[in-house]
Amino acid sequence: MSRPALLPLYINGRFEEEGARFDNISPVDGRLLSQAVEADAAQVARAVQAASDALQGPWGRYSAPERAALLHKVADGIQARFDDFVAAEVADTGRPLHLARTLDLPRAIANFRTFADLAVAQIDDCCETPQADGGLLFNYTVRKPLGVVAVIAPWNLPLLLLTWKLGPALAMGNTVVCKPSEETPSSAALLAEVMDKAGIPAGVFNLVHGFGPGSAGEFLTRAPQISAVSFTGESRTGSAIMKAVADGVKDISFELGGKNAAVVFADADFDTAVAGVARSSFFNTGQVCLCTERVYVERPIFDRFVAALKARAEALKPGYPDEDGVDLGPLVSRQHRDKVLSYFALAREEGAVVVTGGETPRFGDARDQGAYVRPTIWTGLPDHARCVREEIFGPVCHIAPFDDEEEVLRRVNDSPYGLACALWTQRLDRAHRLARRVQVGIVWVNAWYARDLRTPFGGSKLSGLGREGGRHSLDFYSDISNVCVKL
Ligand SMILES: NC(=O)c1ccc[n+]([C@@H]2O[C@H](COP(=O)([O-])OP(=O)(O)OC[C@H]3O[C@@H](n4cnc5c(N)ncnc54)[C@H](O)[C@@H]3O)[C@@H](O)[C@H]2O)c1
Ligand SMILES: O=C/C=C/C=C(\O)C(=O)O
Repeated sequence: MSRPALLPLYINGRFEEEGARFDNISPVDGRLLSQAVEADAAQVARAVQAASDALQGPWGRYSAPERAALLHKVADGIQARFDDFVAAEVADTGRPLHLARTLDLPRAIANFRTFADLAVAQIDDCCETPQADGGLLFNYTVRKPLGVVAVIAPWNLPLLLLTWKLGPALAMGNTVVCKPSEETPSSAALLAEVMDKAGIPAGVFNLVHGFGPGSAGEFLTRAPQISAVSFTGESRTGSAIMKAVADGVKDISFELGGKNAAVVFADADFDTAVAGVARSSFFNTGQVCLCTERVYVERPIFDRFVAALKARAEALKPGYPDEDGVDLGPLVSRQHRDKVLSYFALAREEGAVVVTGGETPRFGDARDQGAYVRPTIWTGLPDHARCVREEIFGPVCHIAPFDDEEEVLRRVNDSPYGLACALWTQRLDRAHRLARRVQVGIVWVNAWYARDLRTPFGGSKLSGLGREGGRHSLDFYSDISNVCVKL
């Protein structure tokens, strides 16, 4: 049997294959796709040291336009290998080909181009301060790189979320050590090839593969030379990373878990709302932090809405990534599928009415070795049920009726999370009124997951710390100081 392809580390401008290896398994059919090198503590330390040294090298003297030109070259490199990146993302996640082609890749390219251009366009504050003695103070802002940034990404949108951090971090002159999820190492390995070919100076971009606790992830967050951690993943992982960096008082930017609500009022455009909630509940097989897992529908249309959403869910086609008309890929792994299936069982124990789904599909072929589940809808659970409060991160939602604004606002806000909310109503006065009172970082009105990269992105409560996007990213990835000159 031929040896599986090996995904190397990339440290100080060199690809490294030495080290322990871990398997990369297809969630479509369970076959071995490749192996990745698991970086040990020494390799992570060397990557961090290389990043620290690179700050003092040529990269430290690059201007914003020179960094931007290089990042556009990286974007060009991704574009030139578009199909390779699509293949890598689809292999690791099992998502439909059209999803990788229309979301993951265009966003990875946009993440580099947008922040390259924003960094060049960025202007900073200054002010004059008249003094009682007739003198004048002139204050101006100086923006420097933070230093070495640890970038740790999850598996649900592997390349999109890695580059969402890499773009601004590099545009602002930092150096980075990246650790993609152990579930989805392939597209990051390709990115290292593109970075290398684009001529990123050695040590500016470093890639280590591995796991979290006791592996590359933890070694990276505990490295003394890192200045900041930009992390996307589970809330409890965020808490662990906070502990790891607390003694060093490092900067952190966290995009964490969610238990997002959709609120559908009786006056909403019914078909648009049904389509929108179906998309927000089952997009990427429910594996997006912004996905809807709680649906509240105004009572007069509740029964009709449940029936319509059921029909939408049952019309979704699970299948191979390259199958015509496929809507749903598998979950990212059998392990994650077992977690989602445990909530399917819990829902029954908690007394849910299973409107549709709640089991795995039977294909009668290799896909039965994959990690597929059916899209699932529940009703009938109380708000305190675990399935209504805990993030499941699969193609599942619970629908409950409500009678008035104050009631639904209280119920939507009764969550330890605060990431996103979608409001479906044609009464925009009501939408604006509620949007200000929902305790989340991102509100969509008659839309979902429509993105402008200049807007603040992030969550409240257990859903995150800080905001990235637009100037928020430029600020996070900068060390800002004020200079005051007496004239
Ligand atoms: N808010 C957002 O924008 C957003 C986006 C995507 C995913 N998420 C969340 O991420 C979760 C799913 O992703 P996941 O399962 O990969 O999350 P995870 O927290 O298990 O892992 C995320 C990354 O952190 C690493 N990691 C784990 N423990 C670590 C530790 N102790 N120290 C350092 N690194 C560690 C992992 O190896 C992986 O690379 C869900 O909760 C989802 O809501 C949030
Ligand atoms: O799963 C979470 C998705 C996060 C998406 C973004 O950070 C983005 O679209 O910029």
